Amino acid sequence: RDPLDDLPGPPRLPGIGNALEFVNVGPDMLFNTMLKLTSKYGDRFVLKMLNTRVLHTSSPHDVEILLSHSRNITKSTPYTFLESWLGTGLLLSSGNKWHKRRKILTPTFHFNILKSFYVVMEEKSRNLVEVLRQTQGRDVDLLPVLSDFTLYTICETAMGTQLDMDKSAASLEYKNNIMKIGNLLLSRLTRIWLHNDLLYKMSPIGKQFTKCLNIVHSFADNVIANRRRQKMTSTDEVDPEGMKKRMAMLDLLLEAQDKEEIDLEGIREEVNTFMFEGHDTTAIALTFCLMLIADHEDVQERIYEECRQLLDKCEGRPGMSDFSHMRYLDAVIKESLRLYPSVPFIGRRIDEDFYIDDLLVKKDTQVSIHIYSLQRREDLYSEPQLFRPERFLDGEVKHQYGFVPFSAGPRNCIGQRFAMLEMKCALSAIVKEFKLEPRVRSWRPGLASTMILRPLEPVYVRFIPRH
Ligand code: HEM
Repeated sequence: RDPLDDLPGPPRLPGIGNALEFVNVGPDMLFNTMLKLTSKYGDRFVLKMLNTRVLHTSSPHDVEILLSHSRNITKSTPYTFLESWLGTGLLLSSGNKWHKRRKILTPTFHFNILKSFYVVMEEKSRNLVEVLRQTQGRDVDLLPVLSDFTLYTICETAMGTQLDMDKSAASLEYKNNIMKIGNLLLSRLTRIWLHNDLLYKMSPIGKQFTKCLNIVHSFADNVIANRRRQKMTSTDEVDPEGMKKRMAMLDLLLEAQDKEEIDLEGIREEVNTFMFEGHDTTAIALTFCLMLIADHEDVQERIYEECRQLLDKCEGRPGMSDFSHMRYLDAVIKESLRLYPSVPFIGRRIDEDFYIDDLLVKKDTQVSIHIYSLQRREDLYSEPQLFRPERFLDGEVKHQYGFVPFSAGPRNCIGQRFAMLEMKCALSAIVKEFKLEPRVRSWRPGLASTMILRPLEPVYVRFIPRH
């Protein structure tokens, strides 16, 4: 008998457990069903899918034990849908492979390298401000504009490729297909019959996915080959086009290849992994953050004042380390990630029996950590549904595992510092130039979750130039 069977959860049918409840459930219904189950059964409940038990938890205590465990680091089943795209790169790998890759990639986010990434972020933020200026105070659908911004930023920092400047057909095709892949993955996740690999491959969605994948993979392969050629022919700090050379993550991977720490297939996996993880998550986070800032004039003015003071201090050109003085902006981003964590659920497969206090969780159980519900707990946050950045300044946030938008423990987000810097860079550039207005005050979109939290309707904000 499995001790998880004593935990609360909806009634099960013999043999199939709760599987039928999720047939044909779309991403919006799935998200809301999970919230309802949490409010009905509490912060620990169990669903049984055929033979597999899935322990769902939004308890900070459970989350601490699960995320700080050094060996139970394998991802759960839904992640496997990403494998044909990302291979077993850092996000999806486990065991020794994951340890080795994490060791190679961690220095990529070292302060000095982040500094050269910051140059890119600054430039892309300036371009973003120009795009917003051209909208002349009209309603802007945030997500597509911000997805472009984060895609261009990650493409240049990860691959050293300027997707926004490169107007070639191949580059446009790459951008469009990255966007399409996201949508096709979403369609698969929500159609349970397409979870079967064979049925999926034969379906129109599966065929389209393979086509997109070939385009994206061959673009990434070309970039890798070009960068390798460039590296072999140029030894100085200036590339053949005469531009000041910027260190890309790919350069560090190529160096690791020279030391035989990673092979070409490995580089490809990581480039694709970072292109995915490094763009969608941040675009969604910026969308919700701008929505909240636009809706809270007082917050907006406080950020503006903080930006102005900083700009006075550094004569108009803030460097990377100046952002550490923007404590209020930092609190605003955190509060927005608390309410709208880009990754609302994290999944794990338990590799070896282990205990949460006296509860035995057996090998092969799957675990789903509900970050969204955890971060809105009434016992952790006063009036948890309210947007109140001050709570990150006045010591209200106490439980280390009550706020985990970037996960925590050994498998936390490797791009956390990158993402925070990119968001601060973009938000300060925007608030400095514009007053933000919501299309409808106090409006909030419905939410859905695929692997990533999504607004069900477009989020519109108006950008009114301050000068
Ligand atoms: C606001 C933006 C972001 C949020 C909220 C976020 C959140 C997360 C979370 C929750 C995880 C853990 C996923 C899991 O355990 O299944 C994760 C992992 C990861 N993130 Fe991020 N992320 C963000 C931005 C980025 C960026 C910009 C990059 C790359 C530059 C990145 C690269 C990764 C990678 C490679 C992993 C896998 C790490 C590993 O398993 O060792 N993320 N992220």
